[in-house]
Amino acid sequence: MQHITAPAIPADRRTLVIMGVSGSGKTEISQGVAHTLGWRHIEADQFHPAENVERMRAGIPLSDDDRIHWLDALIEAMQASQTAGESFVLACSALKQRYRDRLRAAVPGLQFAHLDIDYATALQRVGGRAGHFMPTSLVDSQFATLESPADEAHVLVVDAVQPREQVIAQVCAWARRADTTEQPDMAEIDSANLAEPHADPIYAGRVASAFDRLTDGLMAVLMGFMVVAVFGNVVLRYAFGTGWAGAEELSRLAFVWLVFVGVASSMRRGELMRFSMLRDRFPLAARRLVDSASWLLVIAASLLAAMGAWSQVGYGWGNVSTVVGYPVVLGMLPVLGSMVALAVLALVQLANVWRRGAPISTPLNSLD
Ligand SMILES: Nc1ncnc2c1ncn2[C@@H]1O[C@H](COP(=O)(O)OP(=O)(O)OP(=O)(O)O)[C@@H](O)[C@H]1O
Ligand SMILES: O=C(O)[C@H](O)[C@@H](O)[C@H](O)[C@H](O)CO
Repeated sequence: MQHITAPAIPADRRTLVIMGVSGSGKTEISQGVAHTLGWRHIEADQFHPAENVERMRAGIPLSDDDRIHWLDALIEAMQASQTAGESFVLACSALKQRYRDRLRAAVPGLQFAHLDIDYATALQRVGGRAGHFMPTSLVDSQFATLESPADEAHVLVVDAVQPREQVIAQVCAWARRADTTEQPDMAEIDSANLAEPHADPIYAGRVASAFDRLTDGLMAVLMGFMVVAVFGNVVLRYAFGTGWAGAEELSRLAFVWLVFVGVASSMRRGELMRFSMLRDRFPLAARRLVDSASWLLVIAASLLAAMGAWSQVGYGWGNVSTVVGYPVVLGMLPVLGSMVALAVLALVQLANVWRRGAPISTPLNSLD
């Protein structure tokens, strides 16, 4: 696939509000977008005065008066972020046009991505969420208050019933669009990107593609072998009263390879699990320090595991497995290889942490 470097997003288009009714996914989607674009995340719910939260908890919809101070507090937060030279994504209901206009007046060029959702889905999502102050009884009023922003300037309307990763990819593609009037052609968004929830690939380009092809191919072969070996052995045993003694030993070996090749592959794609709830609330400089410390720890842990694997290689050298007789060292090599790959990838990511502060045009944002 052709390697295209995404152009830098112009400075006047690096402010975005993710809006919509309760349950449309503002919090989650905005976090994913902020993470992907490397922008600050601001959560409007954290700016509601206690009385507003108590009202909503009690099932009383907010009035315009209730929302005015909240909107002004959001304006302050957005302007503070801009003064600090940050780009930001704000998760905010912004249900009425006049609320949006108030925000726009304070932050010229402010963009809005409306997470469009139907009533039944919103109700189901709000009802299915534990420990949140927003009761399902308020979903009606959210829809009654909502004024669609579809005809306003710098607005994207996105179908928020789609899977999260798709919604995030569409919002990011729109944020990165070349022309402010242009709506992205959703069909053109790389399906490989859509398959990666909150994915933030560690590096991209030709080496990455070769690495992906190698690891994907290896995993497919290993998986195929395991299926044939295990399933074939079961059939042989139960249908013909015979079996292949080596099947269990070899499929166990294939499993070890599969796990460690999979870890390296997921790490490259940025798909490994991470907890960023606290980290996302820090200012940019603190986030960089936390990220750097995390990646240094990952490097240290990977090298430690690689050293362990290396001593196992020494131990297994010259030994063979009991049934098939393959060199035992074959079981240690994927661990060693995978841990070295993890350490290298973490080192690249450590460098990325400091490169990401630059305009969003680094190779990390390229579309493969
Ligand atoms: N695209 C999606 N597909 C499935 N579930 C989703 C999707 N987006 C969000 N959710 C889930 O729906 C619930 C509501 O999401 P979230 O809290 O992000 O919405 P919200 O718009 O911020 O709501 P509120 O305004 O009430 O805080 C959560 O449980 C979340 O995991
Ligand atoms: O404008 C509003 O009515 C509020 O902002 C609500 O949308 C809630 O804050 C949110 O839904 C709860 O998380």
